[in-house]
Amino acid sequence: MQYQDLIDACQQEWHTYTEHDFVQQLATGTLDKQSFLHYLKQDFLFLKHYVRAYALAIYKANSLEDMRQALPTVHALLNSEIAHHVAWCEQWGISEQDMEQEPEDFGTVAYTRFVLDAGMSGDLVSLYSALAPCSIGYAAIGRQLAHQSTTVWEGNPYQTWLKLYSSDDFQTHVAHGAAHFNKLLADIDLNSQKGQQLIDTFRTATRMEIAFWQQGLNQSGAQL
Ligand SMILES: Cc1ncc(CO)c(N)n1
Repeated sequence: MQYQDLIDACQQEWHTYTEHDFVQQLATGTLDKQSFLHYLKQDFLFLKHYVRAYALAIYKANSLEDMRQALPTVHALLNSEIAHHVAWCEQWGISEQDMEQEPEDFGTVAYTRFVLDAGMSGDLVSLYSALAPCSIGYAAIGRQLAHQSTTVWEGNPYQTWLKLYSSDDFQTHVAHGAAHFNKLLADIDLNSQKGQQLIDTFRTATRMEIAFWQQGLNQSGAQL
């Protein structure tokens, strides 16, 4: 099987995730600022656990090749993606230390611990099945927003977010990881018990992504 089989197996959830209102409002710049801020603070906390999950991928790897695959992602998360979130929040007077102290919302706890458990109780390919909706999904969203005519760049307060996820750097990085994931999946039959387990993990993570957007959107109208 290939990662596209996982997407095909949960088309409906994938569509709801990648076309979510949160994403569309972000692209037009109409998203409530409090929604975005809540999302970004929670995503900062999410990404900390996400780094832990990629570190776990090194631990779970059997070959040097698999170990080397995970390392650049650990680096990119710490120095590029998390750095973006910190820089964006700084314009609002929120420091990295403030972000570290932010309480984790329920959706953040659920999603991050689900991913870590998939890795701890399972093997490397199970872990990557829980991680794949994050990387492959955001790359798909970034690409889509960069090409759709309704996306507003000029004066959009979320322009740096749009640039980050549509950037060649992010796109190439994810494509590289996805090709490696495909290699791990190649020996697994879609209809085997393992194949069905991976679909289950991928679907749950995709549902968690939908809940993560919704968690941000639910803050609309809250006081700054
Ligand atoms: C919730 C979530 N999923 C995926 C990504 C992409 O890394 C992110 N930053 N946050």
